[in-house]
Amino acid sequence: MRTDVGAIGLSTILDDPGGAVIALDFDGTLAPIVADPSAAWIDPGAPAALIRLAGQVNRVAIITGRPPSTAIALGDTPAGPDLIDVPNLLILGHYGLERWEGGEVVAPPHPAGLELVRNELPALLASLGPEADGVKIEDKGRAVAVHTRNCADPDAVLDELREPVAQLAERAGLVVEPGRKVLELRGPGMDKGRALRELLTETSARSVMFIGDDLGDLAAFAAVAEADIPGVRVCSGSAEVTELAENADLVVDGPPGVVALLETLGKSITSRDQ
Ligand SMILES: O=P(O)(O)OC[C@H]1O[C@H](O[C@H]2O[C@H](CO)[C@@H](O)[C@H](O)[C@H]2O)[C@H](O)[C@@H](O)[C@@H]1O
Repeated sequence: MRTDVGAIGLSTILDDPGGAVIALDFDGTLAPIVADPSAAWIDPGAPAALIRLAGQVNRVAIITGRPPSTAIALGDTPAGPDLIDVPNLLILGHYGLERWEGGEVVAPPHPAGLELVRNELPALLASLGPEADGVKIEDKGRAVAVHTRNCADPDAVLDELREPVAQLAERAGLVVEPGRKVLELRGPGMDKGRALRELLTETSARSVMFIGDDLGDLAAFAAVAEADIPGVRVCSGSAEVTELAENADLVVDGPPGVVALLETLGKSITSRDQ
């Protein structure tokens, strides 16, 4: 553990697991980053580790930019158990706008401005010329993501897109969520920080651990730091995003490191019970 506050957070979780909320991002945290967003399957060891923790802590939650249904679909593993098998699982999808619990989804209407984005985005991308070859539009229903990972120079194309995408988002009444080789146009008024704060209040949490890897997770890190309960900010480390590691109490080595941490946490809680 890199920080004293993180050490206090972890010991509080171990001493009083029934008061702990364990919240996690999906892509880059529970699932490895891959070229095709529709093939970002969960680490096969993650569901079993989460199942154990779900029986020990107050609440296990996934807070993700994905629609909850996509997280559930990508949460299938070759030999099971799967993400959907985690008891009492809560998924706050679309950065907290869609709440999934036991298969039921509660969400506001889709933002009207998305139609403008769907109409204008193809021409905007075409205007970039051949350097934009490989750009992929991911339509998530209530948000649209523009991915550059498969371009010859993903960072250059992302930089080229920032201003026109920001202008399009503004005209559509949307906000831009930047991430790993992606710019997402989505509805305003929610982020992972607000989603996590509301979850901590709802659960009367006495401690919290949040694990993430991308820029959108910084808001949740801030929520942990500002909460009046002990907390641990864990970064699923990568060479692509350094901002999160700079603000983390603990850095682990990508999704396999996250799964190892979850397993160790579950075993430690069990051994204290005996
Ligand atoms: O909040 P998250 O669960 O981290 O979701 C954020 C975005 O993740 C996905 O994109 C990222 O993962 C892809 C698959 O590994 C990768 O190809 C892409 O480059 C990454 O940005 C997802 O496709 C987005 O919709 C999410 O918003």
